[in-house]
Formats: sequence, C-alpha cells, structure tokens
Amino acid sequence: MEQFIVSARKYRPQTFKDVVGQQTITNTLVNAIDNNHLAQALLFTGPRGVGKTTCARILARKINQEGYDDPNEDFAFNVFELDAASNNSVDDIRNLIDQVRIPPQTGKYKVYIIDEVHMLSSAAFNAFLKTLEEPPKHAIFILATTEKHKIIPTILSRCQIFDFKRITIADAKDHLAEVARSQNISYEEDALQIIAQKADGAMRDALSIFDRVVSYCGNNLTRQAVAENLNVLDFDYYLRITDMIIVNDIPNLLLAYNDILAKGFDGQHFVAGLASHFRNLMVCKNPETLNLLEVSDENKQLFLVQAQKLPISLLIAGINLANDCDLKFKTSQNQRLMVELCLMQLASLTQMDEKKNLIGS
Ligand SMILES: Nc1ncnc2c1ncn2[C@@H]1O[C@H](COP(=O)(O)OP(=O)(O)OP(=O)(O)O)[C@@H](O)[C@H]1O
Repeated sequence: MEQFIVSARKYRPQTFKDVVGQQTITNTLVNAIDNNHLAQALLFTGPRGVGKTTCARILARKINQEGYDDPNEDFAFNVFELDAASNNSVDDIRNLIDQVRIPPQTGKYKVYIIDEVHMLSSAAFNAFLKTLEEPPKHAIFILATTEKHKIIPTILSRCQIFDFKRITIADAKDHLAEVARSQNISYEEDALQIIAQKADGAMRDALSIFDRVVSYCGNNLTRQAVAENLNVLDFDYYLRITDMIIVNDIPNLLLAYNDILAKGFDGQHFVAGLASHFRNLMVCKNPETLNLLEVSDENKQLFLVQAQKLPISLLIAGINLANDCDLKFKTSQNQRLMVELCLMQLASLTQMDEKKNLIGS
C-alpha cells in the first residue's frame, strides 16, 4: 500500500514563488540575496503554520546554491535545525556555538534554523548573544518564533525581524483548490471556504483540516458534507433563521434554535454567527462593500436578496442585539433563555419597523 503523506508535508513549498501570502517577506529576502545584503541573524515571527520554517529552509538552500550550477544540489548538510523547545539549555547552545565555528566543507554558508526560539532559557539566550552579534562569516542564523514578546530585547536588536502574516481566507482557499486539483478531488467553492475559515489564518491547519474532510467525504467535497464534518453552522441556517425573524415567526424560531442545540452546536457560537450573518447582510447594502462578503460568488445572490428585505437601521439593531447576547452569554444563569429572548427581540424589531413602514427602505 502506498504510504499516505499528509498534505501539509507533501505540499511544503520548495521555492519562494510557491509560498502563499508572504510576498513582502519573500521579495525582501530575494532582494537581499541578490544584492548581497542578507543579515546574518534573522528573526521570523508570526502565527503558527504560516510559512516561517518553510521560508527558512528555502532561504538556506538558495544562499548555498548561489554560484553553483547544479540546481538539484540542495546542500541539506549545511542546514541545521534545532528545536529550542526540547534543546533549551545553556549546554545545548554551547554545543551549537562550538559547531558554528567550523566552516562548511562545500557551499558558502552553514545555516542554523532555531525553531520556537522563545523557549530558550534566559541563560541560553545570554550564552547566545555574542555569537549572534559577531557570527563567523559563513554562519547565518534564522530564529523562528510565534511569540516575539518573549524574546529579550538584546536578542531582538541583533536580528533583522520579519513579521509573517496570517494567511487570508482567499489565499488559503486558492491554495486548497490547487491541492484538490492535483489530487483529482472535486469540490464546491463553499466547501473550501468553510475549511479556510476554520483554519483561522494558518495554512498548516487548512491543509490538515482538508485531509480530514477528504477522509470523511471522499473525493467530492460538498459544502453540506464539509459543514457537517467540521461541525460548522452552515450559512443556510442563518438565512432560514433570518427569514423567520423577518416574518416574526417566533414559534419556528424557537424550534429552529432547539434543533441547533439538539445537533450539538453551542449557543454562543450560534449567536456570534448570527451577528456575523447580519454583518454580511450589511455589507450587501452597498456595492462598494460587497467584496467584504465572505461567501463564494455563486451564493452572493442569496445574501443580496435577503439584505433587500432589511433596512440598515434594523441590521444595526440586529448586530447589536446578537453581539450583546454573545458578550453576556458566559455569565448568564440561563443561557438558553438568553438566546431565545434575543431571537424574539430580533423578530419584534422587524414588527416595529413594519409599523413604521420602514421595511424595504
Ligand atoms: N505561506 C504558505 N504557503 C504555502 N504553504 C504553507 C504556507 N505556510 C504554511 N504552509 C504549509 O504548512 C506547512 C507548515 O508550515 P511551516 O512549518 O512553514 O509553518 P511555521 O510558520 O514554521 O509554523 P510553526 O510556527 O508552527 O512552526 C508547510 O509544510 C506547508 O505545507
């Protein structure tokens, strides 16, 4: 049987061009290499799973390949990766410093990638300072961390700092689409949208969630199956609930919420989603903000139609009510009642508006 390699490993970018969503950083690094301006101590910081280690490895390979004809020579033996989470003592750093002194046998640089560098003990940091300030010519240090604030200022000031960004939903979605195509997996746009949203800015997470839903859904990712597998309240729910709010259908609203709870969804998650849904309807009110709507093009129409039924004043009041309920949820003695009350208030808002003849304005 062929061995399964997780997508996050299988699709690790091999060149800067393949790295998604970090163009400012990759351009700066490429320019620095081309102009011989690369600092010897670099700090890659940013959320997890956004390409820090990946870029460090690409950089390490690229600077050693400069001037060599064979593009397949990867100089992996000149690249040393140290996980500071498990090698955080002064002795670990002293061993490293001893190694650093010896120049590489082939290639120009020895590159030291120190992951999770914030985990080094303060004694280890201090032992490292001098080497970081005056490294031998052949040594480049790339320190990576998700927690820049835990790095002492004396280290920070010796490094050129690169702040990696969260991956946008659109970028994550495009990348997933490429991965899906290369595996002959068919997908609905919204299925990938849900995965990208759930990944919350981390590409590694997007790829692992993708693997998980593929093993559940098979080679056809539909929005419904993905939402079910990830236990995400699909926008369909919110469209339906809002339709009930518009016609002040309180009995069905209470039944729908009961159904949501029975399916195992969390009440607070639901009201937060409802506030986001009203926000989505709000951005439909103006063509200039329409591109802030985070749904696929094929479903935009559903939102536009619903938005037409609700005046802006009501949407603002709706966002406020749902948001307020979200904020107070944790401290409430009767969370279920609180959400039900919120739904009833939302429904009566539309009634009040009707009386004022505002609907459709
Ligand atoms: N910007 C990106 N473009 C394309 N793929 C990415 C990107 N960032 C992460 N990935 C994918 O996620 C995997 C893990 O990324 P990487 O190890 O570079 O993240 P990291 O930022 O170093 O995370 P951590 O801080 O958790 O170590 C990669 O193998 C790759 O598949």
